[in-house]
Amino acid sequence: MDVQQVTKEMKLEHGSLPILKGISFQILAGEFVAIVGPSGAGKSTLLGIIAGLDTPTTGHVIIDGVDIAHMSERALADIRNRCIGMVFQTFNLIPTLTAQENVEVPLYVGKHAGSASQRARELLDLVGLGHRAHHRPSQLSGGEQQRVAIARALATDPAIIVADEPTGNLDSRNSDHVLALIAELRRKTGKTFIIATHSQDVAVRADRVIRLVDGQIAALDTSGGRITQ
Ligand SMILES: Nc1ncnc2c1ncn2[C@@H]1O[C@H](COP(=O)(O)OP(=O)(O)OP(=O)(O)O)[C@@H](O)[C@H]1O
Repeated sequence: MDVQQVTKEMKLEHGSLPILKGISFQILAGEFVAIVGPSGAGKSTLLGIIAGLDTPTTGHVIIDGVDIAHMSERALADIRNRCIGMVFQTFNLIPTLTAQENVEVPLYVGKHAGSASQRARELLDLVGLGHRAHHRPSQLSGGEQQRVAIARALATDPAIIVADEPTGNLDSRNSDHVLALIAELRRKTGKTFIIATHSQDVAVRADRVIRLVDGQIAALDTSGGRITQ
């Protein structure tokens, strides 16, 4: 993934507010990159753009040789479905569906549609929740819900997983479970993980830390080092 000179301005009633001020970096296939920085630095905004949920004001986001920055909504939806899995701080599971049905949702369109049920079951097994397949989100712990959300993100076999504060709503034990799962998935699948976080525990596991301050990159730490806020 190649992020080139990305800016984002939010239109306000009078004028506009610069949120991202010219962000450029590359992420290699299979890398685990943590995006850190103080609250309001622009991490979620950047992740939304990388994940194709939002578009930059200017600049480019190249995934697999294709610039997703200024695509039609339809083309973007297709890229999101095929190339990118998204995990959120608040899990964002559908409360009326079981764990298994939540994982099946992205599979209802596309090449996996015929085998959605079996694939969802395999993914729940992969995240250690096969025995919870028929539970609804309210019957699962926070850590279990996040594991279901990770299984859902993996459903269409995307090359890139983008996660916004995936451990932000979890206590330290559940957070440890989710981080161990991410490490295991990296090993088993070779997928790229891009994770925005305030957590030192997440950042120290990353291959690389990108630190955002006030909409700009403050430092690139190639050692997978500590957050120095
Ligand atoms: N829709 C919007 N309209 C106006 N300003 C916005 C909008 N969305 C975000 N902002 C502002 O953009 C800045 C960056 O927000 P963002 O959520 O990307 O930061 P963050 O680094 O993810 O913060 P946190 O760590 O608290 O989640 C903040 O100052 C925020 O108030």
